[in-house]
Amino acid sequence: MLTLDGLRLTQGGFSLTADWTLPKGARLALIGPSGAGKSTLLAGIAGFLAPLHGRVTWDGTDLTGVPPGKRPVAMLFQDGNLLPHLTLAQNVGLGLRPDLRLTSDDRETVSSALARVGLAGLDARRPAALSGGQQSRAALARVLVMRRPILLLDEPFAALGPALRAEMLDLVSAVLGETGATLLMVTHEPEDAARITDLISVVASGRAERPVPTQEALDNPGPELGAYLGR
Ligand SMILES: Nc1ncnc2c1ncn2[C@@H]1O[C@H](COP(=O)(O)OP(=O)(O)OP(=O)(O)O)[C@@H](O)[C@H]1O
Repeated sequence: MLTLDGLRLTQGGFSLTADWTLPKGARLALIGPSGAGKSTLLAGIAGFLAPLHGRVTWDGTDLTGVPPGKRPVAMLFQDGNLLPHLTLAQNVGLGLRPDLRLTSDDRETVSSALARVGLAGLDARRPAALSGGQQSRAALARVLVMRRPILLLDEPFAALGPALRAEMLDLVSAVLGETGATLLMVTHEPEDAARITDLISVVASGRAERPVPTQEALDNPGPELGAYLGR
């Protein structure tokens, strides 16, 4: 269970509050206007931003003071998920050992993760020799080998076309089905939320609202979500 306990995050003059709990294995979409604080919330959970008030807990353990690399969290960003000078195997291997001193078991794990995301045999390629969709798959493979119970996605597939994005979301969904990880995904697309999440938190007016069931929220949006959706 992920708990945002009286959380207040600030960046410059901006402030965001959140005070709710997400059950283990839940799949949450964070949706709301640009600049509303969706990335700020992920940064607070990932440990890149210390709260002004409140705390983040996972299964009752207070994560305050726990550095990002030691949190039960893996995160994918919109860009910059892969290092251009490293091969795919090395990029994925970073998820296991940041110093890349991989054992033969580690290399085996990396190869199976690449195969799991449909990139079997491309271990030695560099990111520049891959399509955008393949790069997204490789980034997902790194998250897979990290085996963290919380997955944070900050619009990682926004640069892909609709068909490819749907394919990646389905792959994420399948992976979550296998690992049981809890998902928080920033998206601007209601159809992406409907595709793989069961809950939505609307982020607007300085607040990440308590999660509500995705379909219900999209069918009967409150004023903030309605305004965002243009209804
Ligand atoms: N490093 C920073 N210093 C000061 N203010 C910041 C910083 N980073 C973000 N902000 C401000 O915090 C607010 C929330 O930004 P954030 O990136 O979390 O929004 P968002 O909902 O993710 O937006 P988008 O959908 O456009 O990605 C914005 O007003 C932004 O200008």
